[in-house]
Amino acid sequence: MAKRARLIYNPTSGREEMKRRLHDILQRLERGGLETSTHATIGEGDATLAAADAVERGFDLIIAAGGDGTLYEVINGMAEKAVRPPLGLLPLGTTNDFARAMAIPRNWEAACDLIVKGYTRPIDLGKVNQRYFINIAGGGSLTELTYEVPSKLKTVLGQLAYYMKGLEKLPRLRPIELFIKSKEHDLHEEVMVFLIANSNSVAGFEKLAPDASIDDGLFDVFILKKCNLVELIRVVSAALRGEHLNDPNIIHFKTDHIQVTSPDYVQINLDGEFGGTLPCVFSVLPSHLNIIVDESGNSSYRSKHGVIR
Ligand SMILES: Nc1ncnc2c1ncn2[C@@H]1O[C@H](COP(=O)(O)OP(=O)(O)OP(=O)(O)O)[C@@H](O)[C@H]1O
Repeated sequence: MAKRARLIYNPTSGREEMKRRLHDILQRLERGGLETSTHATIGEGDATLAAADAVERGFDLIIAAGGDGTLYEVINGMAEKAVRPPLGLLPLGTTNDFARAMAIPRNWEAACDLIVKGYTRPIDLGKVNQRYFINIAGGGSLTELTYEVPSKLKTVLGQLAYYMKGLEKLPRLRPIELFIKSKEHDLHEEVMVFLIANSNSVAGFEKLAPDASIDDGLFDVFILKKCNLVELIRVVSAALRGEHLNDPNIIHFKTDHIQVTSPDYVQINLDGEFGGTLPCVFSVLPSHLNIIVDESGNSSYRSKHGVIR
């Protein structure tokens, strides 16, 4: 019997590829034995409602088509359900950090074929207060730019829009005062930015958390201590090369539970979206979701099995 899939797509994602491709995508999935119905999101939060609805209606799998923002909303609709169907990804957004971390192809035909094959892998999710994230959580002025870049600009400029906004903001970055508590550490620091990574691929910083694994039951926590502009630029460029872990301005550790509070007003960024404000408790939900991946193609599998990337 054909499987029933629910395709939840953001028609405004990336360069609006879904609008042109929908017919071809449905045909390819259908040929592969997936009877697919669709939900086009109409605005913020809609993908969360659509995903929760798809779980309740008993679809065999859910497909999230769009960028990291759409994926974030979809997992938030699924995470609290008792039974969660596998999740396939069509990475058609401006930023697809998570799909890249899982080696899911950006090419729509290859991504559809992978979904049809249906090889799944359990992954951890991050829980923060009553929300969930799949890739990364963070706070500090640097992270705020991800939701300051207007959607129209992103459609035209893609990833470049973030870098432009980042440069514009650099001279205005201010440290925040944080209290960080975990089993491993009890810290009181002035910090520029803190990041809690679930996967190893973050906004162009593919070497940020080189040994972070999506199914190790742990977060990789990075704290960039208060520093001046020159040091900040040095650390950021070291992070781009994966050479930041021994930097004296960086605190790095692994944990499955961390509490962060601050006397300041600090916004939290979850997978690139606004995720509320501090105080927050972050915890790992181990192997909480099954993601459809290439049998031999995800990065962790490759590194574990010694295949050259
Ligand atoms: N019909 C719509 N019109 C405008 N915005 C929408 C619509 N549907 C969903 N959205 C919002 O668009 C945001 C960005 O979506 P998505 O991540 O898929 O695209 P993107 O191009 O990669 O952008 P980003 O880089 O911000 O993630 C989501 O947070 C979602 O709330």
